[in-house]
Amino acid sequence: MSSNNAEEFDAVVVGAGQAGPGVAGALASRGERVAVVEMAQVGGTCLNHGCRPTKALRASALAAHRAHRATEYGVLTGKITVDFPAVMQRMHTMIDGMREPLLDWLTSDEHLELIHGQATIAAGEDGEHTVRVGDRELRTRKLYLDIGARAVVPDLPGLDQVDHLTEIELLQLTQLPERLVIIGGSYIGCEFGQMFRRFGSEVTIVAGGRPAAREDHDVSDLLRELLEGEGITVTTGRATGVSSSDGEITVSLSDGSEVTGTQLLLAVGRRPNVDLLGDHGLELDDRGYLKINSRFETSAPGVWALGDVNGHGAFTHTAYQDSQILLDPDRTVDGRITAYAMFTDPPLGRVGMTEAEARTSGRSVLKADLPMSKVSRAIIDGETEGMMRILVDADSEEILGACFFGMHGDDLAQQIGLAMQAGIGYKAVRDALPIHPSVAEFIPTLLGSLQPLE
Ligand SMILES: Cc1cc2nc3c(=O)[nH]c(=O)nc-3n(C[C@H](O)[C@H](O)[C@H](O)COP(=O)(O)OP(=O)(O)OC[C@H]3O[C@@H](n4cnc5c(N)ncnc54)[C@H](O)[C@@H]3O)c2cc1C
Ligand SMILES: NC(=O)c1ccc[n+]([C@@H]2O[C@H](COP(=O)([O-])OP(=O)(O)OC[C@H]3O[C@@H](n4cnc5c(N)ncnc54)[C@H](O)[C@@H]3O)[C@@H](O)[C@H]2O)c1
Repeated sequence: MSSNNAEEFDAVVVGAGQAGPGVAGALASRGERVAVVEMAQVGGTCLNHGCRPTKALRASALAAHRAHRATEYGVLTGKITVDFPAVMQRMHTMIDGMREPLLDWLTSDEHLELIHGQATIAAGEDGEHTVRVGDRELRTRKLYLDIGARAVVPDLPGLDQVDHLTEIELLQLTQLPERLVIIGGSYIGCEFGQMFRRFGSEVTIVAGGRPAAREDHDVSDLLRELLEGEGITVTTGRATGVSSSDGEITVSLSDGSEVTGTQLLLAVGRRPNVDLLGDHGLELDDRGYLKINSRFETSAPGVWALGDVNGHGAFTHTAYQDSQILLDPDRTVDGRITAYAMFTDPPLGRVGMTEAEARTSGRSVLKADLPMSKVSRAIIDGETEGMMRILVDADSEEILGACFFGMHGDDLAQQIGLAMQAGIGYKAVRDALPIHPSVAEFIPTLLGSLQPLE
């Protein structure tokens, strides 16, 4: 229950991640008085310990990798070393430079108040909601929750006795780990694993199955080959226990084997930050995310959930787009086509169905595959690892899905995502004029060689 000391706001936004600031800014520009509550740093996961710092490190890892391959291109270098503190400093400087303008903006608008602290909420059934931050109590009829997710710390025997890192601590390291063990073989595990290997760590990925297990088996196999080709050990066993002695960390695996290292990174998934809201009274879906309708409304009138916490996306682009959809009364989140990429090098860009999903879709499916070794631009650039795949519906000519595991794979998946979202049939994409010699030039080739699924 709220007290008489409660402060009234037209709107309260909890979480200054990818969706919250945009909503707060739009409401403030209409003259509404808005409080933004953030318990950590503005910019959320993406800016502070997610996409952007990891992609800054990826750029350094790529530079190191290219330097090692320079002689293939007729370029001679001296001895190549990675200055890990300088790599980390580059990343921190870049991230600080991106955070500052956001912080300046959130603290300089006369209609916005940025409040630092963890919010707990009581969603009122009468449409009036109470937000508590420290000893302050905020009252509002419009409450926007952009509270994100955090790393799962698994219930592994012995883990509580062993020093371990999530991405947050890993990104604060000042010394390169000698031998890094990563539990989890999905986005975070594979991206960090490849980067740290390229910086010079020995890396073991305990993938708990095949790496990138949501993707088709052959794509997953190619990814594994790529990682192993760079000297990373990839095990498919599940971690069943952890111990440490004299700085040596041992992870026991389901197949009875063990792997050891000097540092341990946990990358076994994310959990929504719903529990941090206290006794909020909002309905959850069966995975524990805040339940929403297609306009992001939760079970309480006047409370909206945006970004990772609503379970309708787990990416920066989905979170940011949530805010854009919310602010446009004519749009809903229904029917959104989500393209995404795993930023290994080369990246694994994806949109829509996998081949496995297409096979069980009940549709008449046409498929085409092309190895990157047949793509002229990839040959020219010496980046022939990977493959392309596209799946279409033979009857409706709809594009069902695509996988671009190869150079520029993220942007290629985006192109197909665009066509899918716009409802453009595959023949129109096939017949569009491509640039030569781009990688995209081979999309028409791919679409010209479709065959029924065997
Ligand atoms: C290592 C890593 C790499 C990633 N790379 C990519 C990538 O390349 N591309 C991509 O699209 N996505 C990537 N992601 C995912 C992306 O970061 C998230 O999907 C995105 O940040 C979600 O945005 P959000 O606004 O929903 O939540 P967040 O960015 O997590 O923001 C939520 C904010 O709410 C605050 N908060 C939570 N609870 C409370 C509370 N009770 N009171 C006050 N404040 C609170 C948090 O402190 C946080 O600042 C990556 C994630 C990780 C961990
Ligand atoms: N490029 C990107 O867009 C990007 C990059 C990084 C993270 N993210 C976001 O972060 C989220 C989380 O990614 P993630 O990689 O942590 O998790 P994930 O949920 O994608 O995958 C979890 C992984 O942990 C493994 N695992 C679970 N328990 C295990 C055990 N006991 N032993 C061994 N392995 C085990 C699973 O097999 C799986 O490989 C993703 O949903 C994604 O949206 C996105």
